[in-house]
Amino acid sequence: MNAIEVRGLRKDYGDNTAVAGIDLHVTKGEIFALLGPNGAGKTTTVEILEGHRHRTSGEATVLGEDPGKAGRHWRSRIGIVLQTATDSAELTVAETVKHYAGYYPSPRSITDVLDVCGLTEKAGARIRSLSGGQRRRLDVALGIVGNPELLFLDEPTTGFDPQARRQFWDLVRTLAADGTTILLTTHYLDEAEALASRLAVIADGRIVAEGTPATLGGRETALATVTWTDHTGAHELRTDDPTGAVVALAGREISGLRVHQPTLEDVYLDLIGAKA
Ligand SMILES: Nc1ncnc2c1ncn2[C@@H]1O[C@H](COP(=O)(O)OP(=O)(O)OP(=O)(O)O)[C@@H](O)[C@H]1O
Repeated sequence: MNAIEVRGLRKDYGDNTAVAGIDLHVTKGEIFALLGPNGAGKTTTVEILEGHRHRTSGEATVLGEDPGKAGRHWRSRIGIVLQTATDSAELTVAETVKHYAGYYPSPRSITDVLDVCGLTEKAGARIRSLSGGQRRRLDVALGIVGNPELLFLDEPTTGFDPQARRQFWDLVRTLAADGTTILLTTHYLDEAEALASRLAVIADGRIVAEGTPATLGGRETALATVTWTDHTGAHELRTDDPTGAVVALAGREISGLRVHQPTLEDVYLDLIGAKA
């Protein structure tokens, strides 16, 4: 059963086509990442799926309903992590989470939400005293307090330090392990690789590749590059058998031997470069 199904989705703003007919599906319980350069159409797509924007044409089904027509009950089944969810700087963390819980028919317990978001120690702290990373955790807390089946995370770790990002990834994994389906948009390839079971790359409003982090864009069959230096100079070999190449070099006087398999970032840059 799919949490999200999209066919031929299109959004025009006057003469500008932001989303040019995309197909995708997100299976229940998976973490799906949407990648793409600035202006590719990610936010437009996600906002249509959240029911916040009307599509020009195509079909979209989110948790079994058309997001363009769905009502309050459907809305309570999805969670959206906004960039700046709250401006009540004088409220405490717990007060804010409690306030948002009041909007939902069957919210999670406040204690549980604070715990899973790593905010228990900050329960009594005023929002204005939080660090950027703690603020973002609060944004997530507000996105999940309604106990959503599907969570939208739009560039969740922008501005995080490396440690805060790792902690946030653990939080996302915990939510997914609890059965929450997650649609993540991100500019960070390592984030997509660490979290997503599947991902799609969108460029110029079209999906240019879709797959798992290991297979996207033919990554698993792409050639490796072996580089080394010997007395004649520097060498570079592109090969589908890097192990064989290294074995063949054994016993020779070389230095700086390196084997480079294409990273997700290499594949991604190729994909969007081809569209630029
Ligand atoms: N309200 C709007 N009116 C007109 N054009 C818009 C509107 N919103 C977005 N666009 C255009 O649609 C295209 C896609 O924008 P969108 O925000 O979906 O991209 P994105 O992939 O989310 O980019 P980013 O990574 O920068 O957030 C862009 O060309 C943008 O200028």
